[in-house]
Amino acid sequence: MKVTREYSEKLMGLACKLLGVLSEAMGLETEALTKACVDMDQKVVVNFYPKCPQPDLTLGLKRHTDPGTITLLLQDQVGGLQATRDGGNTWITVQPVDGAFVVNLGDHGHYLSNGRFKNADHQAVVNSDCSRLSIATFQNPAPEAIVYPLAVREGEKPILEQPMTFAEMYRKKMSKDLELARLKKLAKEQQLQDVDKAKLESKPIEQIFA
Ligand SMILES: O=C(O)CCC(=O)C(=O)O
Ligand SMILES: [Fe+2]
Repeated sequence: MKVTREYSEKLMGLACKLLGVLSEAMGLETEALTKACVDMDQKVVVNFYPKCPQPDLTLGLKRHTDPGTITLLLQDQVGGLQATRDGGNTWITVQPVDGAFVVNLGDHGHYLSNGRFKNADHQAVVNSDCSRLSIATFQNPAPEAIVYPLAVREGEKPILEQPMTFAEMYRKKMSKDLELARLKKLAKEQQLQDVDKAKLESKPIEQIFA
């Protein structure tokens, strides 16, 4: 309990420093991102990925972007975190570095920068030899914080049509994910039906009614 409290306090401090650096990198005042979060919320999640005899058939965590401002990820030496590059075309493995955090930009950070800073598109794979552990610390804005680009440069268009609260942004993301999962399931079922149909069609009629 004490360790968790100390860890989360230390990471809150680190996140605030990083948000300052990130604000400056975005050409904004140092406090810009922390102010945009209104009240910084934090979730510490421990991910455990048991070893898997057939790692090619599954994923530890499916492809996603984190919804919040930034995520600080501590991974052990096993490795399994992958992120895309080339606009989502190639997967690269984020090699573990002992004692280092991976810092991912989330959707909130992406929107505040008007899309100039990309939200990390990532997934976690499993492996057949070792189990793996990672600790993700999500730094999120307050639910009522307004999500909208903090600056829109000349010649750019705002990435969002209108401002919304983080709670609304989160809800939209979740319902989009659910809809995608539903469509995927439907497509799979359709594919299976098509395979069954093709099998049936390739059989002689007397076998079908045998
Ligand atoms: O375990 C990892 O490397 C990734 C974890 C992650 O992406 C998450 O918890 O959102
Ligand atoms: Fe993630």
